[in-house]
Amino acid sequence: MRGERPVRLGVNIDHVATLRNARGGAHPDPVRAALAAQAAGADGITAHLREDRRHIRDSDIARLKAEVPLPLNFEMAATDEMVAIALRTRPHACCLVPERREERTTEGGLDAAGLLADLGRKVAALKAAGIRVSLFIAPEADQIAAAAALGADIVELHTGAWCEHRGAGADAAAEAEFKRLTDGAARAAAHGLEVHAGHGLDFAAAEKVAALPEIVELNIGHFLIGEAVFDGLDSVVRRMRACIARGRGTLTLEDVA
Ligand SMILES: CC(=O)[C@@H](O)[C@H](O)COP(=O)(O)O
Ligand SMILES: NCC(=O)COP(=O)(O)O
Repeated sequence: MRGERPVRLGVNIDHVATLRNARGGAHPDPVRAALAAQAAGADGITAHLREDRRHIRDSDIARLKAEVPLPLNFEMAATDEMVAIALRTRPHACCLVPERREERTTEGGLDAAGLLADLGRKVAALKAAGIRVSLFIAPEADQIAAAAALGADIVELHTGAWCEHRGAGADAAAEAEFKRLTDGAARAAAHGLEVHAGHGLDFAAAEKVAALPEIVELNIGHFLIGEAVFDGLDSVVRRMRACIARGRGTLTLEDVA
């Protein structure tokens, strides 16, 4: 549709680092992957420095900031350690995510409503340093209101539950979860928050969620890196951009070239 604003694609390169760390060496290099994603049209790079450093390491974050001319979305737990790293690094944005050492991947959204006092101090410190602050939350009214009250710039709506229902063929549950995402996106935009989404998205899911008019950015990693094993990172990033553009109605000849 004419006049629609394109949805940005943030490529999460965590699992390039997972593969690198499998042998304890330096290959494949997450920074090289970020540069390849940029060449394929990615609008930003997302990297999650976990407390246990299971994939992305401190040196990766420093090199991404220094060597990759794309906005860096630094995902982190809301701990004093990570805030200090963020203040030293000064990424384009910090996305505060919940983190439990024993989890396989991010399991839920940040409990912004339950952590207002602690988060308030940290959000203020990050914003004072000129860093945009995103909260990774479930599409729930109280969490969205808390994000706005905290002065966050962005909410990233957790699409994991919806993607799990889709993958399991649980159509009614998937439909109900997508309705939560649809309502959450509208509510967040009404609060003046920039609306992102991510977790578990594949080509079809990204196309569907990109059709929500409030969505400004999608952050996608695990599926893309998995597909890149078969078809190459350049090809899968270009295909994902085309899926997102088709969903938003902003497809151009460049997307299908
Ligand atoms: C917050 C989120 O959904 C992901 O961006 C996060 O990075 C998932 O953690 P892993 O990459 O460790 O699976
Ligand atoms: N915040 C979501 C993200 O960066 C990527 O999540 P996934 O695609 O690796 O599940």
